[in-house]
Amino acid sequence: MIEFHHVSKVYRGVKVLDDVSFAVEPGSVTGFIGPNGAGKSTALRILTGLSRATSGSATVLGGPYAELDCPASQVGTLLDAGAQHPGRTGREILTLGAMTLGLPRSRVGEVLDLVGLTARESRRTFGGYSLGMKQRLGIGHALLGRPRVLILDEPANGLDPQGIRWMRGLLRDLSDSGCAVLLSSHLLHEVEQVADHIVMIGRGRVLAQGAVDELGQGRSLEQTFLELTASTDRSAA
Ligand SMILES: Nc1ncnc2c1ncn2[C@@H]1O[C@H](COP(=O)(O)OP(=O)(O)OP(=O)(O)O)[C@@H](O)[C@H]1O
Repeated sequence: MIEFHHVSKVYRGVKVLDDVSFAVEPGSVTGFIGPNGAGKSTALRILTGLSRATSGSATVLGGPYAELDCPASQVGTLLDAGAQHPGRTGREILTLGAMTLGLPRSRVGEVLDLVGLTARESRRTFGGYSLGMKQRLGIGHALLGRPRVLILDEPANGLDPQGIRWMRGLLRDLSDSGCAVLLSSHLLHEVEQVADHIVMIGRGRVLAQGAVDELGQGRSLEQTFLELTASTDRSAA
């Protein structure tokens, strides 16, 4: 459903993605992890057509994201939870999204329930939302069109422990219903709890990938991560 095929990206002579290849299958959650500056957001921006690969290709549902018909009803994205107008209420933001997709207004109430925002919170303006509320709204926005593919960049940032548990359950339910989820995160423990597969990158290169229970061969994901990324640590540069 998602495929990176030998993707490289060069910014001003610096290679920030180097021959990245991996796939995300339906009915699975893939955790995309790596240190700060490893290239996770760049990869997700290329996947969603916001940036261009220097070479290679990233496709979703068999083609480039930019060529999908009605993309939001096929692929839900949350790349920056803060990217909404601060003067709009949460409900207005979802209503605009629903109208754009030609969905009934009743979908807004369903999504608010799904992401645990109360009616009162939905009437508050986005500028006054906490980071956790912004993340919930952003996840709701991504889910409006009941997409088969979900691409989330650091969705757990700012969520409290209840929020993290809620998100874990939500992502599991979505993957159980056949959705393909690609999730970038720094929260290794959370990724370990929710992901079936892991793709680990460091300095733009895939360092390891595989099933979460096979990757570390008995070690925790954190131990494996620290070991594999030690040589790509920016402080070692
Ligand atoms: N528009 C840009 N112009 C130049 N360099 C960029 C640009 N965007 C990202 N980079 C560089 O690309 C590298 C990868 O950045 P990216 O944001 O993809 O990493 P990340 O893994 O998402 O990091 P973090 O976990 O800190 O969010 C970094 O060295 C960053 O400085």
